[in-house]
Amino acid sequence: RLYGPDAFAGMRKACQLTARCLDELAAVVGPGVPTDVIDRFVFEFGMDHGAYPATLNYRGYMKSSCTSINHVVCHGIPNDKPLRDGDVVNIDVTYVLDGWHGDSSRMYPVGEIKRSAERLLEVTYESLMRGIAAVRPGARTGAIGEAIQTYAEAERCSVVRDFCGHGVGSLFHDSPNILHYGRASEGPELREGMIFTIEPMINLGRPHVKVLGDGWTAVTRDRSLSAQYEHTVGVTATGCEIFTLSPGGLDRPGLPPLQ
Ligand SMILES: CCc1ccsc1-c1ccc(O)c(O)c1
Ligand SMILES: [Mn+2]
Ligand SMILES: [Mn+2]
Repeated sequence: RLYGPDAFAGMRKACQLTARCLDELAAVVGPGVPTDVIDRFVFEFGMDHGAYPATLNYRGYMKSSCTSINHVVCHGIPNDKPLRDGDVVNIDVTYVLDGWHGDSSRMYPVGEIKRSAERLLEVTYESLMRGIAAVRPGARTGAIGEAIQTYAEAERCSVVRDFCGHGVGSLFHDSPNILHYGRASEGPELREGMIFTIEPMINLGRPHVKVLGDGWTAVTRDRSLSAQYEHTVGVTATGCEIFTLSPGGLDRPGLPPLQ
């Protein structure tokens, strides 16, 4: 599906709302805060701005966000357990605003985190940005995966293969699938007007994942630390536009010191 200027304008608004929510969550996250409190903030922030969380009632998922802690790779379900000092948590939000889906996720350190955790967050964000740098008309989707995999593995990390990025816009999930590994010569050709997410999950240990009994929570098989960042991008004539960037650069790890 190819989108035009009006769709890009609608996606900018939905994605910027998601980015603003993720910005404000930095002040909500902390030791002792249950992930259910984060989820309630996401729901209420959406309601206050006329937006609906796309994950609520999606395929039977009953929360407004995903909160994935430490060795949880993705699809962690918010609950009443408090975050602990030293945790790292991915918060994944998708708002639907006027029918447009803004899908993004970031990592949040809880209190003081280990240097190895800090390095994983930096490697994961940089691998997302390397993938984004490969997006331009005429490139194939495989160029995104090759860029991510080359960088992450050069940094002695591994790429999760069980989940991928996806077309997004008037639908939450659409074609094409965006693999976070592979070869530049593979996959469909990118064209101006395509909109999709890139959402690499990077592990300090081995790439293998298993899903817990709740049917959602994906964890690393070796229980190694895992991180994920997700942006929604639109393909432009010269490359791409990142719709879910935070103006203050708050979307990257090691948030800039407050002014
Ligand atoms: C928990 C929401 C959900 C359910 C099945 S897949 C999925 C999901 C979660 C976050 C995403 O970024 C995404 O694209 C899909
Ligand atoms: Mn997401
Ligand atoms: Mn997504």
